[in-house]
Amino acid sequence: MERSLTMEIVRVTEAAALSAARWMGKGQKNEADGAATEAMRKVLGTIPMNGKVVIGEGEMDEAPMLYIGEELGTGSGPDVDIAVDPVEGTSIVANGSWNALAVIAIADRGHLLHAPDMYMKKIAVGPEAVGKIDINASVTDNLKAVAKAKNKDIEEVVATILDRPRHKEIIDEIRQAGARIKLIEAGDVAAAINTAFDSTGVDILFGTGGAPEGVISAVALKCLGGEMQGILMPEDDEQRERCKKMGIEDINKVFYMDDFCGGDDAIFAGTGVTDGELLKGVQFKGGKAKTQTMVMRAKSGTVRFIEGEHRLDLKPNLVIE
Ligand SMILES: O=P(O)(O)OC[C@H]1O[C@](O)(COP(=O)(O)O)[C@@H](O)[C@@H]1O
Repeated sequence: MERSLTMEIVRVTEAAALSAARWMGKGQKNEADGAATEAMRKVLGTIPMNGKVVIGEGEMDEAPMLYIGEELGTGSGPDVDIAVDPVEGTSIVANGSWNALAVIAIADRGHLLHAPDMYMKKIAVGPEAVGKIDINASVTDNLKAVAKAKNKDIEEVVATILDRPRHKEIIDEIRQAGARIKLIEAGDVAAAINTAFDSTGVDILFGTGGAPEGVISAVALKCLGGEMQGILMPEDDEQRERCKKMGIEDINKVFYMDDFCGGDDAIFAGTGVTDGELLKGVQFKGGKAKTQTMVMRAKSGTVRFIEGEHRLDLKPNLVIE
């Protein structure tokens, strides 16, 4: 992939975040998602690539924009797979709470897992604990392994997990083991990324969330030198059938980093919609807006934090060609 794509895609998540942030706290998650989707698609159309959406807003018959299989880009440039989530954490935006992001992940064509829209059990850590976790081991064993890898006492380890009744057992076991917990309302992509930064105070992600979000998280962690593992959690016969059609015979198959994203290259960008541990959300003032974006590339391992200041009168449609 061209190196220049790294900077190009910042415009994509910035536009989505700027659009979604208008809806912060308004209790209308679909409107936030719709505005971000439209903006993201518009800007994607200006990027020099032959992009194909593999993770997007849904199947063609249910999503008019950014549907799976949609081809995007100017048509001149590399053939790439695109995974997008214009608003990762729509309910977060609706509530005006923490860690909603606009995110995109890009890899060479054929290199991203076409994850079905169903739940996935996940475990994720930052670089220091790579190779030490095992999704099939107990929560306690994983906490011990992370503590050892990070030279911490288990009481100093912080696990993050979606606050859901389905996670009661995991939460009980984390507490039993003596580790601490950061429960999150939504947004496990931000939570997975946070495990790679000491400043966030989070060491490991546990729990079940969306499989598409799992792929996007894995690309981010690939760029950061972290690790994620996942197991699909189909909930009914129809979902089990979808797994079979994807060629997944063993429903307990563990997806490792190379399964989520093959090859040595991938790019990830995420712009804060609402405030989070790593990125501030969009701030509007006097016809201007400020954004914070993280953009990174697996091949070079470069991680950049980019502040944008946007003159909204000069880009009413959020697209500068
Ligand atoms: O809310 P559920 O059903 O537990 O699903 C969790 C998944 O939803 C998310 O919180 C995203 O929510 P949105 O669909 O509202 O953007 C993901 O981060 C997470 O993987």
